[in-house]
Amino acid sequence: MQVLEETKKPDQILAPIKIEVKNVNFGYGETEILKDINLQVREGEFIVLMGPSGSGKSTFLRLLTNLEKPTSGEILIDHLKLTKEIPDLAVVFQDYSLFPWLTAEENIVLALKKKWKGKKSKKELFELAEQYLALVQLGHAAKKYPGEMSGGMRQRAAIARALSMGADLLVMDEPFGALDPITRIQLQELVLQINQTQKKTVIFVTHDAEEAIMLADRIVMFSPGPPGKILECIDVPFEKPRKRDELFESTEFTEFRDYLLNVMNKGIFEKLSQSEVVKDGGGI
Ligand SMILES: Nc1ncnc2c1ncn2[C@@H]1O[C@H](COP(=O)(O)OP(=O)(O)OP(=O)(O)O)[C@@H](O)[C@H]1O
Repeated sequence: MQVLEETKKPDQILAPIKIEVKNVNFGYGETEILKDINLQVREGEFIVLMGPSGSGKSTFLRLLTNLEKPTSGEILIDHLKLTKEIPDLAVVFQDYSLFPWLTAEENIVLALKKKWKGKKSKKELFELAEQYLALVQLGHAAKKYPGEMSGGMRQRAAIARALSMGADLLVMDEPFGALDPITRIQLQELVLQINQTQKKTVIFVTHDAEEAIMLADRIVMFSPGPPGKILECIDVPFEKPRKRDELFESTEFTEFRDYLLNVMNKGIFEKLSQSEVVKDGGGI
């Protein structure tokens, strides 16, 4: 296993900025949910968001995908302010993001129809859908409905659907949280392969430190909310491609995982001590 001397690989230093989040604040009504969020992501980077429950990771993804608007600050994608006219991203959630009444291929054809807006025939759309299903090794299940597929198969189909939209930004909210360990590892490999071979930028939420270290170029750690803030952006110091067994057995891995968990726990303890201060103050 090789530990990187430099914190960033040369191609990532040179890659253009894909996402720029500037001084973003967000709240629901009076409640602040995200505070002072600043982040730059380069093309092709694999970013993992971690942090305790309620720290605003999903909310941050909702802002990135334009489902919510910042209360203040701005988000630029490809240097353009995020508006409804920038649909060039694809989202995969834990709940598979598929329409249950459509087969795997019909789900993808639906996404393709939206993308190609009548410029491709039905036959061409089905051929394209077949290619995307083959890419995620699901060609054999094209005619299956989501209810007839395993969780791993449904998640593969959801990834194929996201890719078929042509997006170069893949946003994934705990996509493998409900899968068994072996399927989870297989899908981690698939997403790494997509990130590397197709140069997709990936923003991925997980609670699992091992998954984060296996996948990420950089881990963005959120503090407990509300409001959630970015505690630290941490470069993962292991060269890709990472060999899972070798990596997990190394001392460097254990030390890095402990460091990550310490950063998260420190945030939690600080939050707890603040609420103790409030409680004590309230008693005076
Ligand atoms: N629609 C909503 N209205 C009001 N508050 C909300 C809404 N959605 C989320 N919140 C609050 O925003 C905060 C952040 O929630 P969010 O789901 O973004 O956190 P998270 O870090 O993704 O959590 P988890 O890891 O459990 O998924 C929480 O306090 C949550 O209760």
